[in-house]
Amino acid sequence: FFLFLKSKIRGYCWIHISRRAPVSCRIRTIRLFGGQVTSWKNDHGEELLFVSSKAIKPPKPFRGGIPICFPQFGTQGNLEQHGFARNRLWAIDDNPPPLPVNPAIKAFVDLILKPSEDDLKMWPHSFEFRLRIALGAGGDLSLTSRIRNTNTDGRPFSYTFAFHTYFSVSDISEVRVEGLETMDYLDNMKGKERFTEQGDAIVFESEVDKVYLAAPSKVAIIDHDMRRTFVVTKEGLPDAVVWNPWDKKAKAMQDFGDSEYKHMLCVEPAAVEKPITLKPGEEWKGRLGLSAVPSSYCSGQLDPLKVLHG
Ligand SMILES: O=P(O)(O)OC[C@H]1O[C@@H](O)[C@H](O)[C@@H](O)[C@@H]1O
Repeated sequence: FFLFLKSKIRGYCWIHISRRAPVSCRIRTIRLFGGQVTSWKNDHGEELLFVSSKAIKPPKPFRGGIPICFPQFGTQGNLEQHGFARNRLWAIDDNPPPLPVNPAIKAFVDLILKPSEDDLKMWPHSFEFRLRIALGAGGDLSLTSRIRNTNTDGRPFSYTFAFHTYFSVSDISEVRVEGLETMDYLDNMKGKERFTEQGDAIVFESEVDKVYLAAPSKVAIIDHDMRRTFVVTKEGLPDAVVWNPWDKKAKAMQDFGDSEYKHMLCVEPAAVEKPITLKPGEEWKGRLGLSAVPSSYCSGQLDPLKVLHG
C-alpha cells in the first residue's frame, strides 16, 4: 500500500491512495480543497463516483465526488448553501488521535479542518474537524468524521451535516434505491413538507430532492444496466438525502452538463432534521461506508433483503 502527494498547484493538493492488487490497482483521489474524495475506482478501473465535466475550480465548490456539508446542510441557516467546509483548504493531519483499530482497513489518510479568522466571523465557533479516508482490502471506501467543539468561552454549538455522495450510474431511469421504502421524508421541492414513502423501491422519473428521516443504516443503489449495486452504510447520521436535479435544474446549473443528470445520483448520509449539539470538549463521530458489488439484478428477481443484509 502506498500514499503519495501527486501534485501541488496553486496551493491545492491531490492525494492518491492506491492498493496494489495482482492484476490492477484501485485508485482513490482526494482533494485538500474541500477535504473531498473525487475518485473511487474498481479493479477494472471504472470510476464509481460522478464528477461533472463542467466542475469548476476553487474557490467554488467542486461538483462531484463526496463534498462535505458542514456546519450547515442546504439553506438551513445563515451560512452559504451546504456550509463552508467544502470550500476550504484542508490539511493533512499528521498526528490524529487514535481511532479503534479496524483490521479491514488497509490504507488511510487523515485530514483536518480548523476555522480561519474569517470563518469565525461568519460562524463564531472554534472546532476541529478530523476526517479519516480509508480503503478496505476489497476496495471498500470509508469516511469517518470527528468534530470537536474547541470553544474556550464555554459555549456549545449546533450544526447540520452531510456526506454529499455523488454516485456514477449508467442511466438514472434504470436505477432503484432500496432501504428507504415506507420512510418519512421532508420534500425540499414542496417547502420541506413531511410525507411517507410508499412500499416500493425508489425509482427516478423526475427531479427528486428529499430528506429521508431516521433512515436505516444500510441503503442499496441498484444499477440495472451496470449490474452493480452500491451499498451505503452509515453510523451517527440519522438521515439520508436523495437528490437528482433532472433536466430543467441541470440546465440552470452552471457547473453541470445539461444531460449529466442521467448519469448521477446523490445519496447522502446526513444529520439534517435534528441539528447536532456539542458542548466544549465534546466530540461527535459520523461514518460513511461505501462498497460496490456485482448485482445480477433482473427486474422482479432481486431479493432486497439479500442486498441489504448480505
Ligand atoms: O448546488 P449545491 O449547492 O451543490 O447543492 C446541490 C443539491 O444538494 C442537495 O443535497 C440538496 O438537497 C439540494 O437542494 C441541492 O440543490
